Amino acid sequence: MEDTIVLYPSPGRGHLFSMVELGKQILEQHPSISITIIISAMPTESISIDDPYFSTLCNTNPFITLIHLPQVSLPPNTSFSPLDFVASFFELPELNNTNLHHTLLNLSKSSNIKALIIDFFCSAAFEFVSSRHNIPIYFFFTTGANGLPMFLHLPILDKIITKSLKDLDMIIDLHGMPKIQSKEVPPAISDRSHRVYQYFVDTAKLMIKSAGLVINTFELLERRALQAIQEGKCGAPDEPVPPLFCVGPLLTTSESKIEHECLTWLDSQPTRSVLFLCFGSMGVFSSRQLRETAIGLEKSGVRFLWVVRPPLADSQTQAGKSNEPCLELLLPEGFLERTKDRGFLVNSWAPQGEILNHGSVGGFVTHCGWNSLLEALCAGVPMVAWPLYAEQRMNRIFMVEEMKVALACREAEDDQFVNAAELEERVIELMNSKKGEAVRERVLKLREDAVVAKSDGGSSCIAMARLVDSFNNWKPRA
Ligand SMILES: O=c1ccn([C@@H]2O[C@H](COP(=O)(O)OP(=O)(O)O[C@H]3O[C@H](CO)[C@@H](O)[C@H](O)[C@H]3O)[C@@H](O)[C@H]2O)c(=O)[nH]1
Repeated sequence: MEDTIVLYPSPGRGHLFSMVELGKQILEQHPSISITIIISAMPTESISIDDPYFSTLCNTNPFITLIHLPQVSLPPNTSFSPLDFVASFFELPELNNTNLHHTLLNLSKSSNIKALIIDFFCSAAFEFVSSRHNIPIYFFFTTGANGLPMFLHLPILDKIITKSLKDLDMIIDLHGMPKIQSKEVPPAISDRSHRVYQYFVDTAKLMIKSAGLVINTFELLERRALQAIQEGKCGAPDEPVPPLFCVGPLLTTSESKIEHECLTWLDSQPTRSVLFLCFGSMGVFSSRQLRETAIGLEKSGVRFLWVVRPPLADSQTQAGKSNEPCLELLLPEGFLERTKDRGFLVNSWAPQGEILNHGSVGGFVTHCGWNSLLEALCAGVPMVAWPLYAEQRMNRIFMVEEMKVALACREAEDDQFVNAAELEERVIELMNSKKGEAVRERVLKLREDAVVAKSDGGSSCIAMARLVDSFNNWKPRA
């Protein structure tokens, strides 16, 4: 029977892509095994099952097999808040546990399952699978290690603080992390009254029991946090953290053969002159924020390539007609005409990896998603950090204060609105100042470190070999 490693990613693009990349790299290290990826669908998924991404993946990687779990549905909910949305990422895997169990049973008839690697959103699978299958289960942490001390500390914080972090004006000072104000903590762990909070606390407890934590990072990028965790300074003192495997950066490689028109436009722009703006797989602005962003960009005078998504209300009214946002209506009057010689707008989705690696791109305004950060670093592009949701405000602190690879864009306290003057100032600072140049130099240094980490004998390469060895050396329970 052939050996296989089973990956169980969360279906959002920001989680799925890096786990698929993990699978590809395990195969490189260990070509005699196969990779099985369990794909589940979200009701509001960001990537559909028939997306060409999946067929291309299988066509170009014959040792990767995809198994699609049946669609499961959550009970209809009258209100669906952003926190309910995050909670659904934990709840759907829970509903899929029986399907997952049967899938693993079937698979084990033809393959020897060496390990299961689950996204932290799929933590419901941990106890269900470990009580029924004798295989090691690893957690895949899709974001940086810098946030891990906070995550590991969560069960302790849960015991000693009875109020929600969002209602406390306190500084969180943990080993391995810069000091963080409670308001910078991800919303999903700030509100104890919402069920999603408990999912995170429970997941943190389960991660400790796992065979290891696979992290999409490299040692030199987040040395302080990794050292503190490895020295046992994070989490409960009597519960050692399992082995860490920092195998990153795991970057999504484009399989597309068609050149996007924005790349042709970039070909005609001067070296490092263009600012790229893109806000991840889910970032959507209000109409007001879209207009304000346009004003800031216009005033800054820089060249720009901007991925624009229609605000939610607009995309709903357009459903069934066209996916094209009506830019003339959304943006300030005359903006498109006035900036046509130095600006290019892309509707909803652009080939980010290729754009960042284009020589004409000199800066990146990012929502601080972890994959975007790694992609920019590896392309040597300095950033303006404009977080929107999830752990992104915490990432901004790491990017600006620890790594020094970004300038912070400041938003209004109450509604997170970023005004045009702030954007204009940060953009000019990034593209045309000594401060921006210092950030670029730091990014270039980390890019070199990333290359070294991934090359033969580098820290990520060694971590990948350790991970593969650990699959082979795992001892089943008696
Ligand atoms: O127009 C686009 C938009 C995005 N991407 C790609 O999509 C991915 C986006 O990933 P990421 O930057 O991590 O953002 P999110 O999609 O928002 O990712 C979620 O998952 C990340 C990893 O856990 C978290 O850091 C984020 O906060 C969370 O929102 C990257 O590979 C981008 O290159 C494109 O190719 N084109």
